[in-house]
Amino acid sequence: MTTPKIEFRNVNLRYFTEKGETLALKDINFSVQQGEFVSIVGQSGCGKSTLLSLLSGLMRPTEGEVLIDGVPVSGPSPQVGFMLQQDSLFEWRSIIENTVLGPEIRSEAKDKAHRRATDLLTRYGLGEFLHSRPSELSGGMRQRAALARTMCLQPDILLLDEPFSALDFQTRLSIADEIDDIIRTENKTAILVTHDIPEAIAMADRVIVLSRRPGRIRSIHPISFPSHGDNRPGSFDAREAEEFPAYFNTVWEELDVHVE
Ligand SMILES: Nc1ncnc2c1ncn2[C@@H]1O[C@H](COP(=O)(O)OP(=O)(O)OP(=O)(O)O)[C@@H](O)[C@H]1O
Repeated sequence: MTTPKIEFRNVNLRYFTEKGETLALKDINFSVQQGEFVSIVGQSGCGKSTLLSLLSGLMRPTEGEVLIDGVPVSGPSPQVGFMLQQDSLFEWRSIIENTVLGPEIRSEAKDKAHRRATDLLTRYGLGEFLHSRPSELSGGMRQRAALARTMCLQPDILLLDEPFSALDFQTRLSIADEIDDIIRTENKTAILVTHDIPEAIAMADRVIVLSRRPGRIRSIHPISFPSHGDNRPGSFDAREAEEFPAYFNTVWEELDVHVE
């Protein structure tokens, strides 16, 4: 059996503050294979961001282990890239200067990083905006630039924490579709945290539903669209697939979002 790209083994995470202790995650067990796209959904406060922090090496589990390629995560790694709700592009740097920021910090050869950044930005439809400032770009273009900046560091795992939630609905749909396509074409392993159930289903190979705090794995749903044949539809077309409403209803019921 191949070693999973990512593995959570019996993970518990407690926060300790002066007000006491909070059990944020309990008995988390799952693994993700290389090239797989997994979405995580759950109510506010159920531990989704905590889970990503554990994977990124910013925090250690209180109990249990988080492994990447079979090795326990012991700190931040260049293997892991982030895409967040806020694109955090620096306004005083052009788009290409923003994109080469990571390689620059790592003291990588400048011309090599510039070639890679130019190639990425061109492929993401920003070839004409290399020397523009972030404020000259639309929200969707900025998110593509933010993805190019992350990809310029050549991570093989991408952690996406509500990356589209600052965008208007139509931009959100098309950017999600484009980014899904890029991640799959480049065979990255991706974990998406989102509150948006259709987005979680449309982009992922599996959807993990977390329970309310302490976050436990309530269920894991493999997602497939046999009505589209052997090829997985893009996230836009997935929303129209005949299998889609049943997935939505199942996840909605499990999320238990009803007002108490
Ligand atoms: N630094 C901290 N100190 C103490 N408690 C924390 C800390 N960070 C998070 N928590 C608590 O841990 C729980 C999980 O938080 P987390 O941010 O991971 O949830 P989330 O599912 O990402 O929430 P949201 O969907 O609202 O972003 C919450 O109840 C939160 O209050």
